[in-house]
Amino acid sequence: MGEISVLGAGAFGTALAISLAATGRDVTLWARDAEAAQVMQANRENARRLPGKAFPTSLTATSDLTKACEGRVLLLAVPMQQLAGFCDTNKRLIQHKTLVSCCKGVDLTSERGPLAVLEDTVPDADVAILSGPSFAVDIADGLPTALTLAGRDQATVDHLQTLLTTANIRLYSSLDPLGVEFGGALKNVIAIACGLAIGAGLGESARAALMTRGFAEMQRLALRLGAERDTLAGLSGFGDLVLTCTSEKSRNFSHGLKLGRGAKIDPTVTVEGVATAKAVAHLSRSLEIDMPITTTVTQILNRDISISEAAESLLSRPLKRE
Ligand SMILES: NC(=O)c1ccc[n+]([C@@H]2O[C@H](COP(=O)([O-])OP(=O)(O)OC[C@H]3O[C@@H](n4cnc5c(N)ncnc54)[C@H](O)[C@@H]3O)[C@@H](O)[C@H]2O)c1
Ligand SMILES: O=P(O)(O)OC[C@H](O)CO
Repeated sequence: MGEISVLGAGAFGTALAISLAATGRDVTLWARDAEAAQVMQANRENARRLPGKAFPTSLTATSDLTKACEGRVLLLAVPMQQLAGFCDTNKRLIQHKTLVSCCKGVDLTSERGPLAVLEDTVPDADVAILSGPSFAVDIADGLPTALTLAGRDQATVDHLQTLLTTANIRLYSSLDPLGVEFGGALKNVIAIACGLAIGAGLGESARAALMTRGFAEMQRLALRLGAERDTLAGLSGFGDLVLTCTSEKSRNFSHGLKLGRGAKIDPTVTVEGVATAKAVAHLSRSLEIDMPITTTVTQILNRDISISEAAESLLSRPLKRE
C-alpha cells in the first residue's frame, strides 16, 4: 500500500484517487462494500459513481480498511453527515495519521464543520481540509482546477500541498481551515436556492442576486465564527459558489432545480446542502446572525412555505444598505 489512501469510494473519492494515481503514486481507494471494491479492482473503474473513468495502474481498490489505513495520509471522502460516525467507529485505525477531509457540509449534531469533527473524534491525528471548485467527473477526466488545502499547522499544510498536487489539480495553501470549510459548506445551500429560483422560472437576474446576497450571508456567519474575509473570497468560498450555483452538474443546484420544477427527487443522491441548511439555520438563529436565504431554503425544504411565498418574503424584507 502507498502513502496515500482515499477512504470513501463515491464520486469524489474515486476522482481524487484517479488524479493522484495518474501521477504514478501508489494510491489505495477504500470502499466499505467488499463486492463493490472487488468489482472496481477487477474492472478498473467505479461503474456506479464514475462510469467510464479508467483507473490508473497504480490505483488499488480494496474493502480492507486496516490495509487502507497503512498509508500515512488518509483522505476522507464520505458524506458530511457520516463523517463523525465513521471516524468514531474507526478511531483506532486512523489515529496518529494525517487526515484530510474532502467533505463539504456542517454536521447536524454538532453544528460544526469537518475539521472540527475530525479534531473532536480523532484528537491524536494531524488534520487538514481540501476544498474548492471541483466536479468529480471533471477531475477524473483530467480537466484542470485549483483547490485550497488548509490546516492549522504550516508544516502539515506545506507537506500536503506538495504531496496532493497532481497534473490537473493546482493546490493553494491556507492556514484558515475554518474559512475554507465554512465556504465549502455554505455555498451548497446557496446553490439549492439558485436551483429553486431557476427551476421556478424566476430568472437569471434572481440567481445573480441570490448568489451575491448569499455570499454576503456566507461571509457574515464565517467571519463571526473566526474565518478570514480573504478566505471566503477565495477558491473554497466565492470560487466554489460560482461553480455550484451555475452548473447542472452540481447535485445541490440540481436538487433545487428539480424542486422548483416540481420534478421527482432521487433520495439516494448525496445533496450536502439539505442537512447543512438545517444545521446553519439553527446555528445562525442561536448566534443571532441574519441569514435570510439559508433560513428560507430550510423553510422550503421543510415544505413550510412555497417558492413564490419565499420570493415574496425575501423581496419584502425591510430595505437596507448594501
Ligand atoms: N462529487 C463531487 O463533485 C464533489 C466535489 C467536491 C467535494 N465533494 C464532497 O465529497 C463528499 C463525498 O461526496 P461524493 O460526491 O463522493 O458522494 P457520493 O454519494 O458519490 O459517495 C459517497 C460515498 O460514501 C460512502 N459512504 C457513505 N456512508 C459511509 C460510511 N458511513 N462509511 C463509509 N463509506 C460511506 C458511500 O458508499 C459512497 O461510496 C461530500 O461531502 C461532497 O460535498 C464532492
Ligand atoms: O455536486 P455538488 O453540488 O455536491 O457539488 C460538487 C462540488 O462541491 C463542486 O465544487
